[in-house]
Amino acid sequence: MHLLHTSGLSVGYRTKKQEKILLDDLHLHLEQGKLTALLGINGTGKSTLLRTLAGLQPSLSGQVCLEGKDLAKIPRSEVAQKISLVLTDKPEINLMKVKDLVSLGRYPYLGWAGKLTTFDKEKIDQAMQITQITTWAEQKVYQLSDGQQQKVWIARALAQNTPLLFLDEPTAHLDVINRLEILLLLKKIAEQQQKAILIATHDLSEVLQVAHEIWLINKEKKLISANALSLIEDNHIEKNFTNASIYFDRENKRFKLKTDA
Ligand SMILES: Nc1ncnc2c1ncn2[C@@H]1O[C@H](COP(=O)(O)OP(=O)(O)OP(=O)(O)O)[C@@H](O)[C@H]1O
Repeated sequence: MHLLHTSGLSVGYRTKKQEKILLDDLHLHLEQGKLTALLGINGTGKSTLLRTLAGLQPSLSGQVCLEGKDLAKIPRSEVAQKISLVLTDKPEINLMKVKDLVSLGRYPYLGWAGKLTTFDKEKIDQAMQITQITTWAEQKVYQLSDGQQQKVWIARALAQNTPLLFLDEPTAHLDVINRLEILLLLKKIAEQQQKAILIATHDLSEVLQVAHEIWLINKEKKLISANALSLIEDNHIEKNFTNASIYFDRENKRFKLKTDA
């Protein structure tokens, strides 16, 4: 059984007057131990799909199933023990200490007294060790760089100890070294902790090298699910991400400028 799967899922927005379908007839699944990257140009519906898969917004039609059960029927408190999220809109927590922010990941498990147990503390320490942020534990979040802050958010999600982890643009605003570092960290976590990790991203070159599986939203607004090699061999990268002045260098999995030479 897949940790999460969709059948005939349509995502988008419904107002009283109209329905705006962004992606439809989605039959997707997420597996343990795999890092999946969701790619597509701006406005194609990546964040909307991520939010729908996490149950933060309703589907237009079709179903999301979490461990075989209809996600829409699972109480939020239970979903929080299965799916952790790192979204682009982050709450204002800059004055918090790093360790306190990571501790928020244990919120779905706190009893009526709201106290962290020994087990909670172990999970927090483990999450900080895996992401290598232990030395910043007592620092305020605002004192860290963007790349360091992103690791703190990943640690918070890890402390939540869920089988599924969704991240919206986890590498936005990071330089290439930090982008690869975060992607490799997520891949390692997926493999070593047997989690299913889904990221929405614009880092095409990087995820072609790192992700196990890619969900690519093409120009016809269809989602293609495949590994990097098949996407490249079947010309999906050229067809959807190149233009008159840019070509895709298959061998190095990189985009390059066409020169007149
Ligand atoms: N609350 C909303 N109500 C109606 N339409 C919305 C709403 N939120 C987003 N949209 C529209 O849905 C489309 C997809 O938005 P979404 O943020 O999912 O795209 P995206 O692929 O994540 O984009 P980006 O790469 O720029 O982050 C956009 O056209 C956007 O304007």
